Amino acid sequence: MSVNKEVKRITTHQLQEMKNRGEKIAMLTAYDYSMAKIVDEAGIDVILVGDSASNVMAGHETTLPITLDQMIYHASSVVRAAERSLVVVDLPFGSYQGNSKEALASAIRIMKESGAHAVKLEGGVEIAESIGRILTAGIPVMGHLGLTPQSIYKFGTYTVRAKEEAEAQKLKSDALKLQELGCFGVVLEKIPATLAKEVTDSLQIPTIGIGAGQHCSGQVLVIHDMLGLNHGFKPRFLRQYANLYEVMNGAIKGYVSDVKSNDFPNNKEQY
Ligand SMILES: Nc1nc(=O)c2c([nH]1)NC[C@@H]1CN(c3ccc(C(=O)N[C@@H](CCC(=O)O)C(=O)O)cc3)CN21
Ligand SMILES: CC(C)C(=O)C(=O)O
Ligand SMILES: [Mg+2]
Repeated sequence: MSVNKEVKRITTHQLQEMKNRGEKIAMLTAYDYSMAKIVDEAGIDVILVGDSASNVMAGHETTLPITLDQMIYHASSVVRAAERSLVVVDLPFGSYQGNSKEALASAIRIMKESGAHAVKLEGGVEIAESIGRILTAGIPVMGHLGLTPQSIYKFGTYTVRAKEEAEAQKLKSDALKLQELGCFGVVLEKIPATLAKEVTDSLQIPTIGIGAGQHCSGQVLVIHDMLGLNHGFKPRFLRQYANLYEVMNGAIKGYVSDVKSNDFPNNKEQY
């Protein structure tokens, strides 16, 4: 393992200080060593090893199929690359909903086998006992409210959440519960910006938004989406910072063409 003594890793306490002084927190996903190295060196605060790996790495339609072993494989690769960023790992579907002992066992496996720094779980009061038990073991926990993709079949759509008053009230009380339990932050996914502002103002801990507007304490996106690698995925909340699909498609077409035409390799590219 390479440890750069010059670089100090971001801590959960620093994320709290960032919210306190009004500095926004920048978070992105990564699932492998090479990508995580680029993300870390570009100065991201938090790397999320999201269960969205199920979609973008494995090609599944939902996040449900990815396993704890697979999440640990992705997380361990990311941890080897991350020198400055805090690495947070999603507990996958089925690894924590059963009971709080199973939740703790899953969180411990992630910490022990990947070397990550924190875990993230989807849900509010329903999983309070599990979150409490994981926190008691000294493992930092990030919450996740609003659109919770592991419950997609309960809702049936990926539409914006908590537009109705009852659901908004539930989300607000869930957010307070997560803070009370000791979570160091909470992801707010696809909820109205006004509600996200209310939650962010009422909480001391930072909120990280995805499709939750400009008032959150920070933002998160899936790296493949923001780099334009996830061809055709363009929800309203996504800003695309590059079109790597076009860049890579062009490069590969050039290679195919050069091989076919016998241009590659040339005299200088052989022994
Ligand atoms: N590649 C990727 N990016 C993500 O942001 C992401 C994942 N995967 N997997 C896990 C969850 C699922 N999320 C999603 C999934 C779908 C939409 C989506 O399709 N939104 C469309 C249509 C929604 C609808 O109205 O039905 C949109 O226009 O926002 C948004 C977020 C966010 N997460
Ligand atoms: C979209 C983010 C918040 C996530 O949970 C994931 O990438 O799995
Ligand atoms: Mg996730």
